[in-house]
Amino acid sequence: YYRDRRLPPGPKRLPFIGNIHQVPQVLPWRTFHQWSKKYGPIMSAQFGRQTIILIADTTIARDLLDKRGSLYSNRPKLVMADDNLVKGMHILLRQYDDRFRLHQRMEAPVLSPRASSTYYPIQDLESKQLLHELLSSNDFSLHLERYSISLLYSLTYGFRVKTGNEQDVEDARRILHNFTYASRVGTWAVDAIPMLNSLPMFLAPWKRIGEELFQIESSLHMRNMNKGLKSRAWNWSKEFSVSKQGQLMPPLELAYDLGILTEAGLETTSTVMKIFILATQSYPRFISVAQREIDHVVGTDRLPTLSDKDNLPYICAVVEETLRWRSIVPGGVPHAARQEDTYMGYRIPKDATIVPLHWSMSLDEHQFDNPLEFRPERWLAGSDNDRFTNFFGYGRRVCTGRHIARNSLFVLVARILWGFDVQPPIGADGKPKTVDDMDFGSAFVSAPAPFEAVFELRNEDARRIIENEWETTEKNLDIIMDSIKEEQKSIGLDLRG
Ligand code: HEM
Repeated sequence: YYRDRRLPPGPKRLPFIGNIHQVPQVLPWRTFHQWSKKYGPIMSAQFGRQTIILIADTTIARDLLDKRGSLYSNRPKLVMADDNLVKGMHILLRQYDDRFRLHQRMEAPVLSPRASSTYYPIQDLESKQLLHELLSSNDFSLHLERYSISLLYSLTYGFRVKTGNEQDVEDARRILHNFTYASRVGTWAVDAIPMLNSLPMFLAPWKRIGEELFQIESSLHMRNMNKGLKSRAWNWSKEFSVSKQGQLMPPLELAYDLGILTEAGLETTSTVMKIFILATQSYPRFISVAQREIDHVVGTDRLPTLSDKDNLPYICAVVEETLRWRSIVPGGVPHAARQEDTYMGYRIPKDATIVPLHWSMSLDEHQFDNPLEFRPERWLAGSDNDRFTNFFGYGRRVCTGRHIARNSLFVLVARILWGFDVQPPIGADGKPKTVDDMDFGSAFVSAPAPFEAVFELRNEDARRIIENEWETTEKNLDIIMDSIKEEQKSIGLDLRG
């Protein structure tokens, strides 16, 4: 079995399957990390016919995926997920072609840093609800998921998700699960042998599975978009449907674009926040440092807001450290090479899959002293360009929701620490329970295994302010969305809807 010696080094491969048998289904990024100790920061492997280039070093990832971004802006072909489940309509799986750029141009105006800052009134409302919920319930997972989905549903469709137990949340979870299921490497014969997908349905049972899942997802996205179009106030469904680009798309393609934006924002933001709560359990020392800063800058008689950001460097460092400490996509989001390339003397073939190993880069001992420790202070020592900071990906495929996401993370972290001490629960033996901070799932977005935490109010003033803020805040989304539209106009953004 021929191995191209110009490829980066990597483990020995078997005929036909290559290295597939060496990659576990459970936490595969930890195996890749072990490989990098042996083969170095750029490696190659073979999955069937697919050449995989694995990158465990920040500078190499930036050199290829950022600096040579145009060469590395495609995605690997996942036949089951792309052709059968989403029928080419998932932006994350699209190749970097004219159609992708059409979608990018349609989304860019509503996702720019300036537009993202105008969405703060929704983040303000939803985070006030979250604080209010934490007064009487420690079910932080539910409250964080509700926050994330309600923010995106408000922006995209003009309606809120008020309890987190609605059918919409269940549907969104199911769709994410289906996508992860269909994208699993090594599960579908058709991903290894794409030709199989031309078999008729009765000989290709996986196509029926794909078709069923497609029906569920497409009807949800269409239903939601139609609600958005009928909503009284401004929202992204309206904005996209009258845009020049949106007019060139059939309704289902438009509905998928909107639906994927909501999906992309749901699991990501809530998982990062669960990791933050996990850090409060494993490394509680940082809590009092953060609270001292908040008390000094904000005081105890009002909630922190987005405009406090520049004066709360420690809180910003807590956000960075949360993103680093446990990446939500530890196995990276793969890109693909659009052309053959040469780097450090190695050949990178056209169509090779390029995987930036976030797990290895975030936990690199050369970059981060004692990397398994949660220590926000490491981000205060001034800017160090060699450190891993690409939490939102690379080049032309960088996360388009990152400005909205960063604002959410800041407001949520600042407000939770302003109001609460996050404590471990007390076990049957009367001692605080400990949590295993390495116990994570193996899905594409890797979340911590369920754990408990207790949200103890810091003082009675905080209760009074949280209750008062929640009672008096504007909750009518139509009014909020119209005010966002006005704000966008006043800062000179070009609105169409
Ligand atoms: C803290 C939360 C989030 C994190 C850590 C995160 C991270 C990422 C990463 C690592 C990628 C892959 C980039 C690459 O391939 O190089 C990505 C892609 C993407 N993200 Fe996010 N994301 C977050 C929140 C959001 C939100 C709130 C939205 C929507 C408003 C969003 C929309 C997207 C989309 C549409 C893509 C696909 C881009 C493409 O393929 O060109 N993300 N995100």
